[in-house]
Amino acid sequence: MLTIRDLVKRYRDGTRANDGISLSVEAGEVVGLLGHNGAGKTTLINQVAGLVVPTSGTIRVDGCDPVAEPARARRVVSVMPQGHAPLTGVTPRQAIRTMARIRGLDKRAAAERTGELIDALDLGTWADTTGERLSGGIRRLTAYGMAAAEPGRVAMLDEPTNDVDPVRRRLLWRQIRALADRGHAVLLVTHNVVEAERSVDRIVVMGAGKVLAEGTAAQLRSRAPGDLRLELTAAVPDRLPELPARLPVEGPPLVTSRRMAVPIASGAASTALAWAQELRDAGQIDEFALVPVGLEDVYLQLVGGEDTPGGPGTEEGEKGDSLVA
Ligand SMILES: Nc1ncnc2c1ncn2[C@@H]1O[C@H](COP(=O)(O)OP(=O)(O)OP(=O)(O)O)[C@@H](O)[C@H]1O
Repeated sequence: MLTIRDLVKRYRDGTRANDGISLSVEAGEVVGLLGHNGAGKTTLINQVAGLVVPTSGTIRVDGCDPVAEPARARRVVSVMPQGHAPLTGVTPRQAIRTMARIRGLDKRAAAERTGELIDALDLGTWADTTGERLSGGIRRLTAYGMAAAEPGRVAMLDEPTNDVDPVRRRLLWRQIRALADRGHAVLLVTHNVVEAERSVDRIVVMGAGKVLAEGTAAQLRSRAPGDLRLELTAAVPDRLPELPARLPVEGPPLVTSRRMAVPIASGAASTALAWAQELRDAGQIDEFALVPVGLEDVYLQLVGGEDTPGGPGTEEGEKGDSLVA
C-alpha cells in the first residue's frame, strides 16, 4: 500500500534528513517509526503526503506518486501532524465533522462518524468546547479524529499518543487498530518504545536519516545481547559496584550515575541474583531487578543512549535519566 525506495531528502542548507530510506507498509498493518529527535521521521511523512519534494528516490501510495500527483496523494493519504491542530474558536465536534465533509462524506454520514469517534475516544465532555479551552491531550485526540474521520488508504500519525492520558491512550490504540482492521495502512511515529513494542505490528528504527533496523518487536528483541538484564540502583550516586569476574556478561552495561543495567544470559541468572543480594545486604545498592530484555534495550543500542537534549527518550519523563553506554 505504501512503498518507499531509496528516498533521499537534502534540504537547501545541506541537511540530509533522509538518506536512502526504503520501507513499506501493507494494508491492515500498523508500522511504528521510532527514532530520536531529528532522525528524519517528519521529513519522511511530509514527502509521502506530497508536502515536501524528495531529492531522489520513489514513493508509491496505493499506486500514486505524490511527486507527480500531490493533489491525489493528499486524498489517498491522511495525516495527523505533529503539532497541535489549530482549533481556536472551533470545537472538536466541528473540527472532526468539517474534515469528514472535506473528505467527501455527506452531512449525515459526517455527523454520524464524528459522533462515533467522539464516543470511542471519550471526548464527549469537551466535544462542544472551543479549542483554546482544551488541554493538549484533548486537542491531540481531536487531531486524530480529524485524520480518522474519513481516512485515506494510508494513514500517517505523527506522535498520536503524546499528551494523552493512559486511559484514553488505550482507547486511541484501539481506534488505530480498528483503522488497520478496516484495511488501511497505518504508519505512526512515536518516541514511546514501550508502547510501540506492545501495540504495533512492525517497527522501523531510524537514525540520522537511515533505517537502522526493522522487524517485529520479537525480531528486534532477538538482536539484544543476552536475554535478561540485571538492573541495579546504587545507594550513593556515582558509586556503582564493579562487575565481579564470576558474572558472565553478554555486553557492555548501560550506566547512569545511579543505575546500571547489565545484559546477561538466562543461565547466569542465579549468579547475578546472588551478587545483587550481597550488594544490597552490604548497603551498596538500594534495589535490583532481573528483567527480560525489551525493545528499549535494542533501541538504545541502535541509536546510542546519549543523555543529551538531542538524545533518545524512551518513556515520557525518562529523558533525564536514560541509561547511557
Ligand atoms: N525545512 C528544513 N530545512 C532544513 N533542515 C530541516 C528542515 N526540516 C527539518 N530539517 C532538519 O532535518 C533533520 C530531520 O528533521 P525531522 O523533523 O524530519 O526529524 P524527526 O525525526 O521528525 O524529529 P522529531 O522527533 O524531533 O520530530 C533535522 O536535522 C532537522 O533539523
